[in-house]
Amino acid sequence: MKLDIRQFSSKDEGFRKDLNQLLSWESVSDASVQKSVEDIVNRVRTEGDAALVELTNRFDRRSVQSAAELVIEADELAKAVERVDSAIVDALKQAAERVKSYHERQIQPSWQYEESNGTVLGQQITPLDRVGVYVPGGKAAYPSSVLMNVMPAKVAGVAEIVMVVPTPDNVVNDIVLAAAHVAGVDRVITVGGAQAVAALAYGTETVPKVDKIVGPGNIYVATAKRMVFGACGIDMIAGPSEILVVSDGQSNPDWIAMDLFSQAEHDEDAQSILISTDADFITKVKESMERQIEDMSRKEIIKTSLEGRGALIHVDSMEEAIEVANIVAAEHLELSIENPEEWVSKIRHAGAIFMGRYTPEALGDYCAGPNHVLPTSGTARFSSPLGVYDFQKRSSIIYCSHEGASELAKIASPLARGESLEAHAVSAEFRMIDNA
Ligand SMILES: NC(=O)c1ccc[n+]([C@@H]2O[C@H](COP(=O)([O-])OP(=O)(O)OC[C@H]3O[C@@H](n4cnc5c(N)ncnc54)[C@H](O)[C@@H]3O)[C@@H](O)[C@H]2O)c1
Ligand SMILES: N[C@H](CO)Cc1c[nH]c[nH+]1
Ligand SMILES: [Zn+2]
Repeated sequence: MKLDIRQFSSKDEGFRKDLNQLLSWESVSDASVQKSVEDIVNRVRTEGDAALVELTNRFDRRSVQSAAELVIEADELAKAVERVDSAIVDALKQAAERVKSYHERQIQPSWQYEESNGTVLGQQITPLDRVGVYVPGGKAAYPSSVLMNVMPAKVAGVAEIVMVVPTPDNVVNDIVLAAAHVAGVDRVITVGGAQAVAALAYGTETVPKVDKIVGPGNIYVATAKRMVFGACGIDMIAGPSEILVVSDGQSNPDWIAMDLFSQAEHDEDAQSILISTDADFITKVKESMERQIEDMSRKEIIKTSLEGRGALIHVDSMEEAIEVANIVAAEHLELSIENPEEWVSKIRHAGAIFMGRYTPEALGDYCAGPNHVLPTSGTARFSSPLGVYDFQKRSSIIYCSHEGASELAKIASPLARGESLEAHAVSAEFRMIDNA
């Protein structure tokens, strides 16, 4: 199958402009999506379960009579494990263990220090009380996303985890439920889209209000998450998947072609880019893609994605490749090169960096250990992978000895008076040793 993928060379006139245009794609949060999400969120907020049931029946083509039918309790999740192929259950358990072990290294302890006058300052870390995990389920089921969202919450010590997942046409995916059991979810509610986000943010008779909603989803989910932020926390707005492969031309072209496919197959809007210092290698990868796509079950999605947002870029040097990679700030960056450790410190913006020829992004999606919920659309410039820190919050701790209070009041008092806030000044001055 011929693939009409954009090809650039850094020598081309207007290369930077073309590159910026390639990256300037924005999710279609158009007015109609915005309006319908607003209506859905408002309805769930005011009508509760009744709206949740009606919207779920409409958007997921179901026919439930009451919200109670949407709930799957923990004992039912355990039964799902028995219905799943034991090889898959084993793989889920191994993946969960690896993700847990990686995230345990992210735990941030509380800390404090004491000054010479006895004043103690510190930071106390507490887990969130109740979290809502959105697991996408409209077009495909994602058991791996259950693990990636739930394991860091468990490691952080979140007391209650409510998972939502749509079950279109009433089809429940047992692997998703088994993953929820393996990860330790307390309760699953089979709702999706903006109505699920609104139910978690505001609470209904059946869905408990949560402190934070995490997890990826389509444009309706992302728009709803933006809208409810403030009523509860959110992790990030994760858009369509992206992969950027930097190659020195020495890898197997078939492997690189498949790595590019691996993200293209997620979504028509996914982005796959190859940058190489070797023009002949780029040609070989393109030929391999045209050959291998014939055998792909999701070939139509792959083709649309590659022809819409894919690109093959020839650069003059590794320095230039790294410079372009930093502009792209991809969700996933593969350094398919001989000495990745020599270049990795020059990468300033990427959600996850996959080092060397034997580290395909797909291993990170399932089981390497790091999280697969990552910043997309260039947001790796300022945000990080989902992690334990997303499920913890910090409180400052301040204990003043009498002597310490006296010393601090000498600083605070003039500053308070400078702000014309007399009560602040006097409150501090009361604690001064001379005034006691
Ligand atoms: N970044 C990650 O880690 C990651 C992981 C897995 C999936 N994903 C992405 O998540 C997305 C999942 O999308 P999806 O659609 O398959 O599932 P989804 O669960 O996000 O959305 C399905 C829901 O969308 C709502 N919806 C659909 N059409 C609607 C309409 N016209 N009006 C109002 N609501 C409507 C319905 O309520 C439905 O339940 C994909 O883009 C996929 O690539 C990302
Ligand atoms: N690559 C996706 C995140 O960008 C996650 C995923 C789930 N399953 C397979 N892949
Ligand atoms: Zn993936």
